[in-house]
Formats: sequence, structure tokens, C-alpha cells
Amino acid sequence: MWLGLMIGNSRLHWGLFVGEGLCCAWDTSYLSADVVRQLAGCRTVEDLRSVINYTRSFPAPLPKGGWGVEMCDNYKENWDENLQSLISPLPLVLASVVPSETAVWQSYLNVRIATLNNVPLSGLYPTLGIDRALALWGAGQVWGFPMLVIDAGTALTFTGADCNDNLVGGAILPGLGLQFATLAGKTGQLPSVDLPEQLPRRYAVNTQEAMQSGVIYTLLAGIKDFVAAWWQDFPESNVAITGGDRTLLINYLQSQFPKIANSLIVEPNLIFLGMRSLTLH
Ligand SMILES: Nc1ncnc2c1ncn2[C@@H]1O[C@H](COP(=O)(O)OP(=O)(O)O)[C@@H](O)[C@H]1O
Ligand SMILES: CC(C)(COP(=O)(O)O)[C@@H](O)C(=O)NCCC(=O)O
Ligand SMILES: [K+]
Repeated sequence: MWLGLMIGNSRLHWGLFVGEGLCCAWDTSYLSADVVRQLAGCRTVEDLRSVINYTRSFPAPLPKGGWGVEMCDNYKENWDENLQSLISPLPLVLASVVPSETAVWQSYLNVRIATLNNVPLSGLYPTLGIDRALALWGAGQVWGFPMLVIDAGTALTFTGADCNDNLVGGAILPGLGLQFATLAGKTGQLPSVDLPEQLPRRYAVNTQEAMQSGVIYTLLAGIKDFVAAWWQDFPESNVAITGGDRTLLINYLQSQFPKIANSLIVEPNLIFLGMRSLTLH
């Protein structure tokens, strides 16, 4: 058993694995050095449960048809045994795009840091985000290359590889939350605005809806353009979407560009699908 941890710019993403089987995944906020020490002392899954201030129920097995289901079933059968048999500290594979948060984990004794060198894609440039490389590798492993990954996280990224598992490249822009936060934070009169569940009307007659319209319609047009351009070059390619805003974005896309929405693979755990097949744990 081992833990996968992806440190993103908004929060921590966790996966609990048995071998290459992903048993459950959840998110938390950043943890203090003190909690990291407690985590290292966990001897059972129950300990883990009490130490990590999880935001979703844990352990929440992945939905049927999820990843490593065979492993999970096997794991559930032996649940009691597994509760007793945690190696302590539990092996941790850590990937991070936030160096200041990585430092907090240096005290954890059983940690391996995943780097670009561990990702079997070619043509990676040295400063590429490890989250982007892992998500692309994970998606390509499951659905094949060529592949384009859209990660709707703090930043929104496009990352694509061709049929030779070679990075073609991609793009980075502010994610949905960041766009709204920037508007509210860097102007004198614009308010904080929540992301609407549904696509707002395009022509707004109040400030909040005008901000929602501007950010969302422009982002949707951008996504459409990137995906269309990718399909021109790689007509047979799958396109996968992940990240904390994926569900909202799919809802909006469904209203505005249903063809694109229906052709996207929506998968919250792309990074862990990439992490599970690295040969470092
Ligand atoms: N509980 C939450 N905490 C933070 N962001 C959340 C949460 N639930 C949904 N989100 C959305 O997820 C986005 C961040 O995506 P995520 O993939 O978690 O980021 P990162 O990987 O960069 O840490 C935010 O823009 C926000 O709109
Ligand atoms: C682009 C990112 C900020 C995305 O981070 P996230 O929104 O997932 O937290 C991260 O992948 C990163 O810091 N990348 C380094 C630059 C690059 O990928 O070219
Ligand atoms: K991300």
C-alpha cells in the first residue's frame, strides 16, 4: 500500500494505492508540519483517517468502473488485514508544483519525489509542470496517444502528446477561480463572484453576471479553439479533461458546444493514473 500526493496550487490531492490499483482519492487543504509528523506515525487506515482532515468521505472507493477496481475489491476483502498492516510511515510518492509546500514533506521519512525524469514521455522541457506530465501520461496510458489533456485547476492548461508519446506542447492560462479572483482583487469596484452552476446569459445587465459572462464565454471559446486546432493536427486524438473545475466547465460546454462536451473524456484522477505506473515506489 502507498499514498500518492499531488501538491497543486490550491490544495492537496491524495490517492491511496495497492500496487498499481487506485483504491480511493480525495482532496484536502495544505497540511502543517505537525500534521505531516502525525501522518508519518500512522499505523492503520483508521489513523490515517483521523490525521488527515479530509474534505470527502474517506476511504471512498472509486465508482464502479473506476481505476484498479480489481485491486480495490481484493483490497476490500482484506480490509481488516490491511488496517493492521500499514507500513509505517506509509510509502509516499509526492509530486508538486508548489516548492514551498514540498518543503513541508522533507521530514517524512518514506517519501519519493516524482520528477519529469520518471515520466516516460519524450520531448519534455525542463520546467514543464509535473502535474501536466503525469496527467498526460496517465490519460495516454489508458486511452492511448495522441492525447490532449485539459486541466481545469488553479491554472487551466492544455498539454498534448503525439502518437510517439512525444510532447507536442500546450498552453497555460488563469483558471476560472483565478480569473474571478484577479478581477475582484485588482480592481476598485468589482465584487467577489461565485462560479454559477449553469451557463449564464451572454448579455448581462448587472456586474456579477457581466463578470461571469465575460470570463466563461471567453474561456469556452478558447477551449473550443484549442480543441478544434488539436483535432486538425490529430483528428483521431482523444481529449481528456480533469481538475477541480472540470464538472462546471463540462456543464457550460454542454450548453454552448455540446459536440465538444460529449466527446471529452472526463476523469478526475488523471494525475494518479499517471503516478501509478511510474517505477519509483
Ligand atoms: N474545496 C475546494 N477547494 C479549492 N478549490 C475547489 C474546491 N472545490 C472546487 N474547487 C475548484 O477547483 C479549482 C482548483 O482546481 P484543483 O484541480 O483543485 O487545483 P490545483 O490542482 O491547482 O490545486 C478552483 O478554481 C475551484 O473553483
Ligand atoms: C501550470 C501550473 C501552474 C498548473 O498548476 P495547477 O493549476 O495544476 O496547480 C503548473 O503545472 C506549473 O507550475 N507548471 C510549470 C510551467 C509549465 O508547465 O510550463
Ligand atoms: K491542475
